[in-house]
Amino acid sequence: MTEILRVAGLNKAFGGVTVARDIDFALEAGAMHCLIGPNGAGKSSFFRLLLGEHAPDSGTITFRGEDITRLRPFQRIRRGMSVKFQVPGIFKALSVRQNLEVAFQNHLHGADLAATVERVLDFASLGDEAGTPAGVLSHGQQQWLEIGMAVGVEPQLLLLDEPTAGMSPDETRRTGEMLHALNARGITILAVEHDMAFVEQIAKRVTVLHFGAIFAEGSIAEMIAHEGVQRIYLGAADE
Ligand SMILES: Nc1ncnc2c1ncn2[C@@H]1O[C@H](COP(=O)(O)OP(=O)(O)OP(=O)(O)O)[C@@H](O)[C@H]1O
Repeated sequence: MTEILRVAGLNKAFGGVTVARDIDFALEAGAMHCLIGPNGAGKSSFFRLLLGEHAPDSGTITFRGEDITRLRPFQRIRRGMSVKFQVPGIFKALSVRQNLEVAFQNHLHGADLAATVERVLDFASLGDEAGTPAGVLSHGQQQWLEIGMAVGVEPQLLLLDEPTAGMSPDETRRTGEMLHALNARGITILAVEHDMAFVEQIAKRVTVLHFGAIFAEGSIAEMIAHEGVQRIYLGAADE
């Protein structure tokens, strides 16, 4: 397998708060991988470092064989990285179709743009809502619209920050199916997730972050059985 992403010795602090501590991390092309960890562990900050929204204090990020550590976010996106953050990035007053057009218009034009919008509407099960203002969609549909906005230009690597937050069990399951469909098209997926049933549905391997550092990494079964992971994260709900 080819490596799509490698992070080596990544450090970042904001004043006294260390959000990334000596992170070494690698991802195989074609993987579906989850990042888990307690609130404030640094999961979102790690995504912002990968995307280039934060500059690391030290360390390197290699994406598809190229050192991208000093590249700006738009340069990383051009090279095939895409991200859906937790904070909604949709325009609520615009229709679903207009949101997709706005998301893709820097990359696609004319017939290509129209065809991609139709393909994403279909993929995200939003065909019937194309003319609906995005703000009146259900919470789950808004999340799917955002995933659609993130994958329209066929990224190599999709970063998802808590894609199922606030979803019903049925919406969560359908989101898992959507991600499997994207993965089958060759898109590597790295997702931050709290819902362990969803993690089991989509990922073979899991990395646990704690206080900005990698605490453990392995299969889901290994992480569930891991005493330390139980203590810092999985058991927390029972305390
Ligand atoms: N720009 C910033 N300036 C100062 N502190 C920050 C900044 N960004 C994040 N932090 C702090 O860094 C720590 C890690 O935050 P981060 O959002 O990355 O954690 P997280 O694992 O994604 O948490 P959650 O699961 O709650 O979303 C937190 O203590 C947060 O308050």
